[in-house]
Amino acid sequence: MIKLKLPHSYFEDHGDTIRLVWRRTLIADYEKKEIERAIKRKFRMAVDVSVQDGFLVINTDNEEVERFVAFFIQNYLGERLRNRYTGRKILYIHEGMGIPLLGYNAFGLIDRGTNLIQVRGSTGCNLSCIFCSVDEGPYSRTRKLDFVIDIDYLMKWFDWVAQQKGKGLEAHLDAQGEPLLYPYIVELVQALRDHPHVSVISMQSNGVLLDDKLVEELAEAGLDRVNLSIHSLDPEKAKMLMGMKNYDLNHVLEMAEALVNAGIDVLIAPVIIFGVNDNEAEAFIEFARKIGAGRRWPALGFQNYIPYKFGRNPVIAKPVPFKEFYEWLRKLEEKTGMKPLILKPHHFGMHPRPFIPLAFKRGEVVRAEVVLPGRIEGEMIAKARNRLIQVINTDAKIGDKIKVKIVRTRHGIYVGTKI
Ligand SMILES: C[S@@+](CC[C@H](N)C(=O)[O-])C[C@H]1O[C@@H](n2cnc3c(N)ncnc32)[C@H](O)[C@@H]1O
Ligand code: SF4
Repeated sequence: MIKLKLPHSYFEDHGDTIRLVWRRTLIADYEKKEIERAIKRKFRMAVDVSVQDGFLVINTDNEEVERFVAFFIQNYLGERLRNRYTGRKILYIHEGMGIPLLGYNAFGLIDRGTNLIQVRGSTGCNLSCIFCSVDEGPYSRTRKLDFVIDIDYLMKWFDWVAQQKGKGLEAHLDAQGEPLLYPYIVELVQALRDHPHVSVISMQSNGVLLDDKLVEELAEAGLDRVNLSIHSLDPEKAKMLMGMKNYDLNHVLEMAEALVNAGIDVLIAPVIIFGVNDNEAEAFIEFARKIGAGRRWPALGFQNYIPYKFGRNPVIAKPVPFKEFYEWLRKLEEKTGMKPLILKPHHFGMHPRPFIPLAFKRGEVVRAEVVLPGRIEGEMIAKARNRLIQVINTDAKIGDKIKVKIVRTRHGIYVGTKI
């Protein structure tokens, strides 16, 4: 009997299909019959394959079969990769593809002219919050594809950016989705910790995928703070807001405490929808106090709900002007004594730093090559001058050389249209 396991992965039995789950997020499906057939063709022997305790079990003692099956599975991995949480196909971006990691807001790096650099290793989310600004998660109606960036390649670009931005950087792990889906999240924190220009490593997360082991690993790797998205302390309301029947609020609250106990600071970051959860503000503050959140940075980061063009904008959510929102926060500070609730960049040690120079001007027409499909219908991603450009409303194909008019350049994120 052969029992096969590949590094960082395990197998699951799905009837006629065997699923490889690799580093929590990546999955690939194989028909049992296709593995059996491949063995039969190669070794002229009939075998049965099955799954037991995460191992792929083959009823033979021939070790060459084991090596062959391991090779077979890995050989077909790339073209079958899907995201375990969204079910979407994954495009794995590595150095050999020559894809720049600046210019596009769904992955890579974003420099908004401060000492904070956003680091986005993957797309996709395990939840489907009803107000999500990027319409993410398994119930997304607009996102068609996920990306995962190879960690060495991501760090190569980070290093290039960091050399220009100087020392004392905050690396902020966030995503159009959930950063904990990134298959190399612990290794990424470690690599950033080892970078001489990085002072602080923070993450924006919904916390669901944390467990005691992962919290320990992240603490050991050097994560400093998690901005934790908790939108209600009522389990049923939280399920409704997170858009998932199985959202386990209690688990997330326990993990918030586990993070603090492991030495990772926590900032509780509820999105406030007036008429829905504004009445919980004091309970959030009490919870933050109870677990000891906010040791080095503010304990709470209330966020005002904003409707987004490509987000989910539920009818129950009525936007409130920021003036009113800040007035509400000011009164809350007064009433509870919890300060600061009105957050300023200096509370996080953030300060302006020169931008990495823009590669394009607004209105400029550039020749670009289409290199990747976009995440939503009608969007493609092109490259020029070692930057990515999100090309909207286009029917261009990969490999096309096109002329693009740059229509947006904000914070080094480039959006263009084909002309
Ligand atoms: C898009 S999420 C990505 C990170 C992670 N999935 C999370 O939820 O923490 C980033 C932050 O934006 C918040 N957010 C999402 N949609 C929003 C909206 N429409 N208005 C204001 N904040 C929003 C989330 O709650 C989260 O704190
Ligand atoms: S807000 Fe965050 S957790 Fe919620 S669906 Fe969007 S990306 Fe996921």
